[in-house]
This record gives sequence, C-alpha cells and structure tokens, in this order.
Amino acid sequence: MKRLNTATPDFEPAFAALLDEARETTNRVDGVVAEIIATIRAHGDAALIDYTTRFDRWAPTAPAALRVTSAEIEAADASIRPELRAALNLAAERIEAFHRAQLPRDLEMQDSAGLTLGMRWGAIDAVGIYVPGGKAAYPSSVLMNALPARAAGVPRIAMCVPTPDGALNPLVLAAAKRAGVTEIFRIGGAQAVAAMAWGTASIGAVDRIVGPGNAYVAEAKRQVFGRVGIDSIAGPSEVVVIADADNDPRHIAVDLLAQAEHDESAQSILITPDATLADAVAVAVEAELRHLPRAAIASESWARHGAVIVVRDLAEAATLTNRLAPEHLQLMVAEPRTLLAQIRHAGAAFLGRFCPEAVGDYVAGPNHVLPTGRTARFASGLSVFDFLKRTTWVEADEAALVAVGPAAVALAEAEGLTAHARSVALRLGG
Ligand SMILES: NC(=O)c1ccc[n+]([C@@H]2O[C@H](COP(=O)([O-])OP(=O)(O)OC[C@H]3O[C@@H](n4cnc5c(N)ncnc54)[C@H](O)[C@@H]3O)[C@@H](O)[C@H]2O)c1
Ligand SMILES: N[C@H](CO)Cc1c[nH]c[nH+]1
Ligand SMILES: [Zn+2]
Repeated sequence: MKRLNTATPDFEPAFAALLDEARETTNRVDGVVAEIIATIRAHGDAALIDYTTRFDRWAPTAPAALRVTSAEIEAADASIRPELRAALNLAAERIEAFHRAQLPRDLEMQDSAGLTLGMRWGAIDAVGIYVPGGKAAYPSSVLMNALPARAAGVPRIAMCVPTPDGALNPLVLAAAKRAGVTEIFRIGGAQAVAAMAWGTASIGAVDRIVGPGNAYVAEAKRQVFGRVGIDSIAGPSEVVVIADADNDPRHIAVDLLAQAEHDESAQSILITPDATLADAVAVAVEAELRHLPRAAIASESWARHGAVIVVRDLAEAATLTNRLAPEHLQLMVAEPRTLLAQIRHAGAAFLGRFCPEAVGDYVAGPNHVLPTGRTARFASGLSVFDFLKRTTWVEADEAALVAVGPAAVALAEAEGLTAHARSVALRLGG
C-alpha cells in the first residue's frame, strides 16, 4: 500500500504512477489476446475446446458440451435454497425496475418548414453477455447484464461464463433463467469474446458484447470492437473512498477490501483530510484481512495497488478523484451531495456513511458493470441504452421540399455532387 500526502514534494510523481497502474493490466495482454482471437476465427469450436481445457481445467468431450442444457438449468434452479431465491428475486426486481425507468421515449416533431422529424428507439437483435467466473462466480453480474437487455426488449441474450474445473454454479444458472437469458455457454476469457463476436459452429455471432471480466476479457472486447459493439471496458474493479474524520476506520477498511478481494489487479484508494484516520484505516485493513477467505488475493491487491492519500481538504479530494475517474466512489462525509456536485468523473457514487458500494453490487438497482481503468472520463455504466439503438426519420411533402430544397441544392452544388443536387431539383421542377 502506498501512502501519499499532497503536501509533500514527491506527491505528483507518486500520484501519476497510481493513475498509470489502472491501465497497465490490459495493455500487457494485448499480444496473447490477439493470438487467441485469431485462433478462434481459424479453428472455431475445436479451439474453444482447447482453450477451455487449458485455462478452465476441464475438457469438453464435444462442441455440444460447451452449451448448458435446459435440464442442467432446471436442476440448478430447483436446488436453490429459499432464502437465496428470495434474495435473488429482490435483487432482480430492484435492478429491473431501475432499468425499466430508464427506457427513453420516441421523438416526433413538426417544424416550421412543414417537415416531420422523428427518432425511434429499437432493441438490438442479439447480445452476448460475459459473466466472469475465473476466481469467483458472479450471479449478481448475470442479473446486471441480462435484466437491462430484457428491459430493452432484446430477443436473443447469449451468455458466456467460464466453469473452472468443470463446475457449474447453480446460482449463476438460476439467475440466468430468472433474467431471461436465452442460451448459456460454459466458456470464458478472450476465447468467449472472440466466439461471440465471430461465431463458431456452436455459437451464433451476436451484435453487441457487454459485461465485465479480467484483463483478457477487457482487452478482447477492445479488439473485437467494430466487428460488434461493446459496452464500456469493465476490467479489474476499483474504489475510491473519500472520508472525513467522523468515520469508523473498520467500515472504510472493509469497503477497501471489498474491491481488493475481487482481483490482485483491483485498486482501492482512501482519500482523507484526516491523517489520524488514514493511519487507523491502514491498521484496520491488516486486521480485517485476517478474516477473509480470499485474503491472498485481497492482500496482494492492497499491497500492489492500495493507496491512502492525505489531502488538505475535501475540495482537493474531489480534484484528485476527477483525475482518477474511479469505477466506484464512496462519499463518507457530512454533506455527500455537496461533495458529489464537485465530482465530474466516476462510474457510480455511493452517498453517506451507511451506503457501502457492496449494496450497489447486489441490490440497490443501478448497474454494477461500470467503466474501469480511468475510462469513466468518457464512458458510463451499463444501462438499457447499451441494448438500444436509434433510427431517425424524416417525412416531407411537396410544400416542405419547396421550403428547404433550394438550400440543399445550393450546398450539393458547392460540394460538386451533381446527382445530389438533381435529386432535389428535379422534384422542384428544375
Ligand atoms: N466491473 C464489474 O462489474 C465486475 C463485476 C464482477 C467482476 N469484475 C471483475 O472481473 C474480473 C473477473 O476475473 P476472473 O479472472 O475471476 O474471471 P474472468 O471470467 O474474467 O476470467 C477467467 C478467464 O480468464 C482467462 N485467462 C486466465 N488466465 C489466462 C492466461 N494466462 N492467458 C489467457 N487467458 C487467461 C481464462 O480463459 C479464464 O476462463 C475481476 O477483475 C473482477 O474485479 C468486475
Ligand atoms: N464490485 C464489482 C464490480 O462493480 C461487482 C460485483 C459483483 N459481485 C460483487 N461485486
Ligand atoms: Zn464487488
């Protein structure tokens, strides 16, 4: 863990190093990922079987084994304990309600020239959702990916999830059923992204791929972009906690570790104007680590990418946060809304001392698939808009064309595009 203080002369280079860390992880796997994508394009299902055997440690006997059967889904769903099913249903209802509320309206307007102009929203035909599963299974990510797609009206929702050592996670399958996933493939990593983008004999190509994953998944999405659409690059998780003195250090410590336990590459940062709190949180992290089954991952993440930054005041905390553009931001201060007004770049913000980011991971309602690696400067979390596209339309009668057509003719002639000019002018009798 790094300790930084904005009042010291070495602050800027140390902070610049923190900013770079988030991007490093995806850049270093670009060669490996390019090779995996090329191999899937060349060898299809056979290559999927090879990579699954190598990376997920189970050997599918035939391409058909890559697809989860409806019998397996039903058996998994039936095995879910009632209290877990209730939790899944509560999460699904809340996530679906928030995403349905986002659905936009079509637009239609008639202007003074007599043209009618419109914009119509439509769902994408087929989406591929990637659900991570290498180091942990994420039923919550199934809901976060699939429910917005369903709310948008996507008819085909294909899901890829790795099943390390061949183990299917029942809650992942139950969540997929609950969220309306139409087909499930037990493949992971860059090979899953490549298969969904290019298609193989067993997996039909999709139009857009969404979902989080490790550095291989994030880089693969970046490389298939253009062939298919993608959402933001959601790679290893990050959190920035801005806290004033009036906090229990243990609460902050577990909030930081909640990201760290995801991945050795996760980044957890505390920013505070209170040096005593900073020290207390550092001590509390070490104590809390002892209780975590995933302590090895969390402590490596904290050691390599954790940071505690002491600032002069909360305004300076906001400035640094805007430079970090974190995936998650917790505002554990007396007036979180005032501080939020100073934040321009963050994937999702959690306001108050009783609003840990973990509540957003599961049950709050907004999406937990969020831009990482500083991409919150220009990207947003998953929403129904990732599954919709727009078509604009124009209707004109003769009178409307008379009103606007001569200007189009003039501009077409200025561009030297004679057929353009004539397509308007002929209708105007010219
Ligand atoms: N942003 C979000 O919403 C969100 C949600 C959940 C998880 N996450 C993040 O997703 C990530 C999940 O990572 P994960 O590893 O557990 O699961 P994953 O499913 O993303 O990756 C597992 C796959 O990685 C590939 N892989 C592993 N080692 C490889 C290697 N040496 N070469 C090539 N490919 C290799 C394999 O194909 C394997 O199936 C974590 O970073 C976590 O923080 C993010
Ligand atoms: N914090 C992760 C990235 O937003 C999402 C997640 C899923 N399960 C638990 N956490
Ligand atoms: Zn999480």
